[in-house]
Amino acid sequence: MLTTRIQLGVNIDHIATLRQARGTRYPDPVQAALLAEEAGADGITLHLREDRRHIQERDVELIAAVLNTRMNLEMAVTEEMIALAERLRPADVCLVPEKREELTTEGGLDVIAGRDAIAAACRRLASVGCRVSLFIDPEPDQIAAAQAVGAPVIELHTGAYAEAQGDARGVEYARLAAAAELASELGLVVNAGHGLHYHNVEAIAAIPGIHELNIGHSIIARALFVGLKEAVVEMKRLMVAGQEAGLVAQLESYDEDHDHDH
Ligand SMILES: CC(=O)[C@@H](O)[C@H](O)COP(=O)(O)O
Ligand SMILES: NCC(=O)COP(=O)(O)O
Repeated sequence: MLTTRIQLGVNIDHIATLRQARGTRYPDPVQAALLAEEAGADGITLHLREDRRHIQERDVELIAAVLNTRMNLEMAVTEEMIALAERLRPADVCLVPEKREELTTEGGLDVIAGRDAIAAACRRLASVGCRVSLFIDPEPDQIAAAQAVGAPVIELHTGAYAEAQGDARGVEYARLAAAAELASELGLVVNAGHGLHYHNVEAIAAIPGIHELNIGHSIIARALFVGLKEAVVEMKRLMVAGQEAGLVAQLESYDEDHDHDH
């Protein structure tokens, strides 16, 4: 079993949310990106929303210029955003659905309905060296469509899992695990994110095949009390512990299956 260590993409959107609340120059997401990297983030995620409610174009440009790791730019499938990504060429572009009235990203991208536009965006972005990820719900049809449009990566939307209570949480977890398995079988790199926090992340990190988690709101919130570096370190520690627990469980179930064979 060959597994690489799970990666953490720290989403710094909500540093910008705080800045925009007062129209000040602080706190600066550029400073946050560099601190998160120093603390062990494997990449920096930021979402340039069309309504510019948090991240601004200036943030994307400056962070692209100073980052030592990878930028994962989340954006809608629009001509304006594709042209920006073609100019700045972030290592990763994650295509997401957007609604101006939503509080946060409510669901995954409908790759089936938007097939032609998404396929064209994937081609354009790949031609300038960006690795394209599609932010989708854990649905088999959407995963198959993601592969069909030529995206090498998917990010499974974990919002429904994060919000679910009681038995529903187990149902959402099983959907994510099944989706990760199917996508891995299809040769896609499988990331996940949205709504993950210090109390629900370990189980997600334990899912076989999960390559990277993108986490923002909970890390920035925790940073208020322990500082950004400590908040990143703590999150990464939980993710690695979760991945290790998942690997042990996989080995145990492999051994059990083979004991039955003898
Ligand atoms: C696509 C996604 O999940 C992230 O962009 C996250 O939603 C943070 O940004 P918002 O809080 O603006 O949705
Ligand atoms: N794509 C998910 C992401 O970047 C972070 O989402 P959240 O942790 O802020 O909910």
